[in-house]
Amino acid sequence: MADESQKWVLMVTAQTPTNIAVIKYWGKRDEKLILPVNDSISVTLDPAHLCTTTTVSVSPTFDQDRMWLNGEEISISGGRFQSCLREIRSRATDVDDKEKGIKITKKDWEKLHVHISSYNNFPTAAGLASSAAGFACLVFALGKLMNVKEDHSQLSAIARQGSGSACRSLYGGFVKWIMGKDDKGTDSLAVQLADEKHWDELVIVIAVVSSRQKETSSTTGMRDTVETSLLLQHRAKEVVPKRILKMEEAIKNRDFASFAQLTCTDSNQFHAVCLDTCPPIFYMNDTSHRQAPIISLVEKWNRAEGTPQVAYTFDAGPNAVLIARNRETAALLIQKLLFCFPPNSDADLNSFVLGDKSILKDAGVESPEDIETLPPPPEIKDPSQKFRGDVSYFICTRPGRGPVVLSDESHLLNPETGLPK
Ligand SMILES: Nc1ncnc2c1ncn2[C@@H]1O[C@H](COP(=O)(O)OP(=O)(O)OP(=O)(O)O)[C@@H](O)[C@H]1O
Ligand SMILES: C[C@@](O)(CCOP(=O)(O)OP(=O)(O)O)CC(=O)O
Repeated sequence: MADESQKWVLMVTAQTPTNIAVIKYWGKRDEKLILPVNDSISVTLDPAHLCTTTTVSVSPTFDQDRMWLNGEEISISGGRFQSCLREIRSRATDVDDKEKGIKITKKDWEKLHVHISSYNNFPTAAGLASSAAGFACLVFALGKLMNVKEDHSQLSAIARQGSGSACRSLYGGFVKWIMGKDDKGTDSLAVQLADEKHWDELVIVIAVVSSRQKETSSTTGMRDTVETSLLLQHRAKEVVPKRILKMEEAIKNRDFASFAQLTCTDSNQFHAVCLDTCPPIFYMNDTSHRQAPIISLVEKWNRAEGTPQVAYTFDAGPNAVLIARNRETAALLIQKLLFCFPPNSDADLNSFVLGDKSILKDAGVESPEDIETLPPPPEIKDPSQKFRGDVSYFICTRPGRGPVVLSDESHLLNPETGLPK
């Protein structure tokens, strides 16, 4: 190893997407290893709009492992961070950076400490899968720093131990988390079903109804469900295995009708098992104002068209994720959503619709005044009833790529000191 007196700092910065499950993971058969009770399938969201950026660094001058999240130092003594660090360290190999004159052997990694800085470009712990992007990015970046030779699937089995849904963020496009059979979890990992280009017509609109941290975390919620819900057992054994096969077919054939039907039904069943939990968990707890009108609008619209135009899915929080079959439909969807959920009068459009704003242009909405002149959607009963201000903002996005390494300019840590910039 380089002489301890040397002051070098070596670092890697990576960017990793979040994902939204269309067949949900809910329930663990092993809490520590994070082994699920069923397979799940997700769509990776474009990191241009929602992503985690993480810099990991190593130096002989660091005396302990430290991490900063969104600029604040956080403790990484918890089991999940420690599992990821331990698993990655045990797979570290020799590093020989000729340019910087740094040599690290496999053995050195056991003694060296790391500094980590991570930034989510969206609210943390608000039901937008920050833990998924976060742990995937941590494991991916550490794997690069430590010259780990494992492929993305093997890395996904490590990220899984940080947060289950994180394993699916190791790939872009459409991803399956195979639950596996092994008690040690070696075969519980993610595989890519198709990349993001396979079905690039899809447009995803997220209605963020609250950025407040949620009341029941996914981890505690699913623990209670496993302990108390009989419906979950039926779901895991009888329902999901068949749905997974159908969803794989739907994705392979770009069959939107089947994709949408499976996505909506599975989201609804996930919330049904939450309700079947003792005490019941209400993630869609604001039914009169936000989730119910969105579900009813989509259901009525799909029925009127005779074939699904849009799919909806809700995770462990009240945010709605809507998947439109193509850009044309997405423009109509945005018109309908803006009519029902206009911004407060002082909001500017730029901060009300985030992500791919070109959809707004397609929808003919270029100013807040345009929202006021939108025609009432035929699906709603009472056009005078609007839910102004109930949606904090919308994010327009699409299926996106998997993790990438970023250039040196993106480092979140000072290259000389290894401390946050
Ligand atoms: N960038 C990050 N790097 C590492 N860990 C992160 C990062 N962002 C979030 N986390 C971890 O994830 C936790 C938040 O996870 P939680 O499951 O509560 O919310 P969420 O993932 O945003 O929502 P959900 O899982 O319901 O979609 C944080 O407390 C932190 O431990
Ligand atoms: C509803 C979900 O989003 C649940 C995600 O749960 P987490 O992956 O956040 O839970 P832990 O494994 O305990 O960290 C559905 C899904 O993403 O499949």
